[in-house]
Amino acid sequence: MDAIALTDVSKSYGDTLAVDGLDLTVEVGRTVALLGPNGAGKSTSINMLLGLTRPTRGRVEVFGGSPGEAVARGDVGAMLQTGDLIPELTVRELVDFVRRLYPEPLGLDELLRMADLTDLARRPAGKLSGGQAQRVRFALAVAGAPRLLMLDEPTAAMDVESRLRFWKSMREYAAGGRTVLFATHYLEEADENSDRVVVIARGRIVADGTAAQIKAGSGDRVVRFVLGGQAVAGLDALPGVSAVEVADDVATLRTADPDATVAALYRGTSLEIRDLRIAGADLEDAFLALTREP
Ligand SMILES: Nc1ncnc2c1ncn2[C@@H]1O[C@H](COP(=O)(O)OP(=O)(O)OP(=O)(O)O)[C@@H](O)[C@H]1O
Repeated sequence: MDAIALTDVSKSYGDTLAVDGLDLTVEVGRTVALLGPNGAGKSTSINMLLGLTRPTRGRVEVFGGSPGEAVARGDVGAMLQTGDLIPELTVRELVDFVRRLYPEPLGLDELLRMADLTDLARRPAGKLSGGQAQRVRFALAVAGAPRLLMLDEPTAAMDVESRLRFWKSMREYAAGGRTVLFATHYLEEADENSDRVVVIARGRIVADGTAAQIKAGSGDRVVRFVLGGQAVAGLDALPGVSAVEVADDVATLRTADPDATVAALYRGTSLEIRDLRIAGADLEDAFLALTREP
C-alpha cells in the first residue's frame, strides 16, 4: 500500500487553479521533496493530504483511506508554515503535553534529543528564536511517532547551522521505514535530503525523479568560457542557446545543443575563446528551466 496517493487532484480557489490535475503516489518509507517556486501549489497539496482542505476534483488517499482517518489514527504528523506555541509553557512541558495526547508517543528525552532541544528544555516557548521554535514544532510533529511526516518549508526561519541540524534530525526520524514528504524551494535541501524530488510549477508536476535524474533530464548543457575582457553581444542568438549570463569575466551559455553552439561560437563569432568547458546543467539550471513561466 502506498503512503500517499493523489489521483487527478485539482483545487481551485475562485479563479485561481492552485493544483491542476496532480497524480502522485509515494511508497511507504520514502523521503520525497516537493520542490517548486512560490505559489506552485505545494502548501495546497499538503493541506489536502492532511484533510485541512478538500480537493475540487480527484481523489486523495493516505495509507489507503481518507486523510481524516489517517490523521485520527495518529498516523500523520505535520509541521506547517505557521502555528503558535503556548508561550508560558517550557519547551519540556509543551513537548510532554503534546506527546501525552498520543497512544504510543516517543519518549520525552528522545524527542528533546532528536529535535536538539535538550539544552533549551527549561526555556519558556515564548522566549525562543524563530529557528528554535521551528525545532519545537518538529518535536511536536513527531511526538506521536507518526508513520507519515509532512513538513511545509520547515527550515524557512533557520540559519545555515540550524538547517543542517534540522535535516540530520529529519533523516534520523525517516530512518527505519517512515515516510516523509517535505515542501521546499531550496534546491540543495531537496537534493541532499530526499530520495526523490517532485518538481511542481503552476499546480502541475513538471519533473519527478532523483535529483540526478532531474539534472540529466533537463537535457540542457552549460557552455562556459573565459572572456579575457572581450565585449560580448549576440551570444543569445547562437543555435541552441536559451540563456546567457556574463559574470566575473566568464560567459555561461545554457544550450540544448552544445555541439552546434560551440561550432557557431568558433565559426560565427570573432571572439577568442579561452578555457571552454561544457558541463551538465546543475539542479538549479534544471529547476529554472522546468519552472520557467511559458
Ligand atoms: N486559501 C486560499 N485562497 C485563495 N487562494 C489561495 C489560497 N491558498 C492558496 N491560494 C493560491 O493558490 C496558489 C498556490 O498556493 P500554495 O500556497 O499552495 O503554493 P506554494 O507552492 O505552497 O507556495 P509558497 O512556496 O509561496 O508557500 C497561489 O496562487 C495562492 O495564491
